[in-house]
Amino acid sequence: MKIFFTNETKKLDRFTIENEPIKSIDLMERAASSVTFEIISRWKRNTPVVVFAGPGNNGGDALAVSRMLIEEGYTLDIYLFNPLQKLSQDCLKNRDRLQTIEGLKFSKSVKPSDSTNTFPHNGSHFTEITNEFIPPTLTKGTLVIDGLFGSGLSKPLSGGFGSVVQYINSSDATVVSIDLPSGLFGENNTENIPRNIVQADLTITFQYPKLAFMFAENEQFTGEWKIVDIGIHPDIIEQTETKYYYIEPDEAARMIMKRSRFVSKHNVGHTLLIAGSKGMMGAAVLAAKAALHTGAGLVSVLSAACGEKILQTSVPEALFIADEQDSHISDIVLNRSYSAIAVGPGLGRHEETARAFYKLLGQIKRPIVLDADALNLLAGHTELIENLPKNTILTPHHLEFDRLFGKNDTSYERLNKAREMAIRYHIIIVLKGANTAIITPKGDVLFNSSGNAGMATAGSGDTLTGMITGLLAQGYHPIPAAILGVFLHGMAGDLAAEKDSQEYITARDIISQIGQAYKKLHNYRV
Ligand SMILES: NC(=O)C1=CN([C@@H]2O[C@H](COP(=O)(O)OP(=O)(O)OC[C@H]3O[C@@H](n4cnc5c(N)ncnc54)[C@H](OP(=O)(O)O)[C@@H]3O)[C@@H](O)[C@H]2O)[C@@H](O)CC1
Ligand SMILES: Nc1ncnc2c1ncn2[C@@H]1O[C@H](COP(=O)(O)OP(=O)(O)O)[C@@H](O)[C@H]1O
Ligand SMILES: [K+]
Repeated sequence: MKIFFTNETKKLDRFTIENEPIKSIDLMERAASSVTFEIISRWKRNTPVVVFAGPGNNGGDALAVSRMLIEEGYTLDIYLFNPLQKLSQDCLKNRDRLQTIEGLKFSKSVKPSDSTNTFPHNGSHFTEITNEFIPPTLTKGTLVIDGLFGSGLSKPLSGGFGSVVQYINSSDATVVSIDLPSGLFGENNTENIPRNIVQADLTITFQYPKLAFMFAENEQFTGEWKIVDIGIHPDIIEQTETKYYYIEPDEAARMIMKRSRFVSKHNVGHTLLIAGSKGMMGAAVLAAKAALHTGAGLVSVLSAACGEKILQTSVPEALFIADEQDSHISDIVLNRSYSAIAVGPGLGRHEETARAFYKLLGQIKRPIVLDADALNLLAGHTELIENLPKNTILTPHHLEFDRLFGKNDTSYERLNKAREMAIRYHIIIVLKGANTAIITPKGDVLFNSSGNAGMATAGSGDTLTGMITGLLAQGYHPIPAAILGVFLHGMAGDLAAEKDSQEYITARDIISQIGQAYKKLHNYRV
């Protein structure tokens, strides 16, 4: 699924209006009915609803939703903010449509005598604010619908609008934002004013997720977010270029390569994992198991001698190459050719290991996977990045990324840096976290849609490294190997969390669900 910038919204909108064709007001009606449907399915009809509508089309949506909810039997207190006495055409139309509702009480501005503005018990109420605003009481049971601003936000909120947002945020009400939490820019919020951004519990967003939703620091604003399809024309989606994508299950499913009936373990790849050291052998065990369960034909683990028994007992399917040293890797000799190589899980940073690793980098001709301590060692010699084979996959989490490429203050900044580095060095960067971003050497960014917070558990990253390497070994090109590996890993984590719970799961539970994850993806193809 493509992620567009919010400044493209008008273009997508216009094309749909002209080519479907559909009247602009009807497109708004369609968007509003999707929002209404979502609200009805979650909140009972006796929930008191307070609506904050702005002067643009986001406000128009909110007014259309208001009308639909009143027709469904909800009681609403609606505030339309119109300080400049200028409403968008469709907002105006929806204000007029609201006026046709029988029994809805209208007032132009809050009367000063109304200073204890409590919820209307006898039917719904609409107030258009042109100057003075006396806020309604928002209690724990109140549902606030935030339709102040959406994709048309042109500067950070301030003044009166800032105060309204702060008032909403300081209440105990549950907040649903339409399209975007008001005050949040769809992309870059580096210069924004956080206290003037609505903190929603749920954001119902139109057509595609916004880039800002992918960043950890914006979770406080978006809350849970849900995409609703409002029927933007498929041709304009196809024609409009973007660098940002959100990976959906059917797209991941299409990447799975069919196995020939005549396949042998030698042509589904021999994986070499250079991993493990004294005290961290589990990382090698997890990566080896993950590679095998992802479909690698053969897996060898080159590791510190102390790991031999551990590995051979816990993963009898894997071969073991013991280093001369008991506690760490001191030399890496490739005495045969491997289909895919990964370095890093549990590697440690012993001086001799570092030396062996740097030497290996000088010999490697094909893309490899670098994770964990391999990345930390690379951070000590960043000049070596230049010579990494094209399409080499780096799998850093945020801290490892910053160690390698310098500190970043925001996720937005880090993502831009990652794009710059992936392009400059022709590498693939898998920036791990919730919504892991896979960044290609062309600078395309693919955000993962699977996975859950239960996966923030020791060894979960080692598992991912094993999976991506296992795919590479089977002949997947590095880009689909990274995408499919990340998606499958997240889906296995989701299945594990569904079976038990996010708190319970460990890396082993993720591995145990790889099979079910494959099965689920295979089902998307039929
Ligand atoms: N195709 C789609 O996806 C569809 C989108 N739809 C909906 O339309 C929404 C976008 O509507 P929109 O373009 O009218 O913009 P919106 O966010 O309502 O705000 C614009 C108004 O706010 C003002 N303003 C801006 N910043 C401000 C500030 N800091 N402080 C004060 N004022 C500020 C701005 O003034 P201006 O900057 O022009 O001076 C203008 O008056 C979108 O999010 C979705 O909900 C659906 O209906 C159907 C299909
Ligand atoms: N909150 C989260 N939501 C989804 N996935 C997560 C979350 N936190 C971590 N993960 C995933 O779990 C893995 C953790 O990797 P990493 O930090 O390297 O762990 P380790 O080094 O312990 O193996 C990554 O694939 C990451 O995307
Ligand atoms: K909004």
